[in-house]
Amino acid sequence: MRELIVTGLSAKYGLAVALTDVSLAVRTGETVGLLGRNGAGKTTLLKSIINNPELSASGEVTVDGTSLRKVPTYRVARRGVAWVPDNRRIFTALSVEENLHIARSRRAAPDQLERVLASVPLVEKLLKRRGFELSGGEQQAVTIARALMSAPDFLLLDEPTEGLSPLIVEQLQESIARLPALFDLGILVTEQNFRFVTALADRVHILETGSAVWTGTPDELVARPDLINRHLSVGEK
Ligand SMILES: Nc1ncnc2c1ncn2[C@@H]1O[C@H](COP(=O)(O)OP(=O)(O)OP(=O)(O)O)[C@@H](O)[C@H]1O
Repeated sequence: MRELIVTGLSAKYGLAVALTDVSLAVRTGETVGLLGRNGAGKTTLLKSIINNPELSASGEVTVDGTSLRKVPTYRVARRGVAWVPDNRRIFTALSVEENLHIARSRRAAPDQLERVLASVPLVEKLLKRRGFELSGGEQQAVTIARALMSAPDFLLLDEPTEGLSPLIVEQLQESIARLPALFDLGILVTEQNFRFVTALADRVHILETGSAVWTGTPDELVARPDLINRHLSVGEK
């Protein structure tokens, strides 16, 4: 088992504080959800973990006890932490196959592509299509498949359901649910979609204005409508 541990993480954009003293842990084989309203700091937390240069962060992030704090963003993937940003940045002029090929890392197994295609089934029939020809749901599936090509131990998924129809969200949920066991990886997923996160996660954290205000299991959260009302907007439930 490997462990990604975030301790006392705070972050600022210039002088604007966006995250204050957040701590959490993700182990391989499990999924941890981060819920919160728009602007709660979910994306900032993921960006801080990968040392995104847009912000200045303090606190500690370790993988199996080794700090990531001084690792440049482009090298974090080599430490086994893959970021899937919320805007699905695939290379639109390239085919899906090329997008996957580019992301392959030295960590990848010889049969990584076959394993990835087996785990995100939608992607196999898209291999020859170009990025700009894909729907939002197809792009999201390709973005996740691309991250898996680097054979990560941890996948940071930023609002994967954003802008997707309920049917596509359901398919995405089925694919993501299989990943921790198939690849022995840990997932940290941010969402506004309460149902999606409570269906997938082993533990949930709620962020509010940059601070973690509640942590518990999905069952505990479902039993607390007061928390849901206080910290999540109507559309998020
Ligand atoms: N590049 C940036 N420069 C300055 N402030 C930023 C920047 N990105 C985010 N912020 C601010 O940081 C705070 C946290 O934003 P963040 O994007 O992390 O929230 P979020 O929970 O991911 O919200 P959303 O669901 O809208 O993506 C907000 O107040 C936001 O306005």
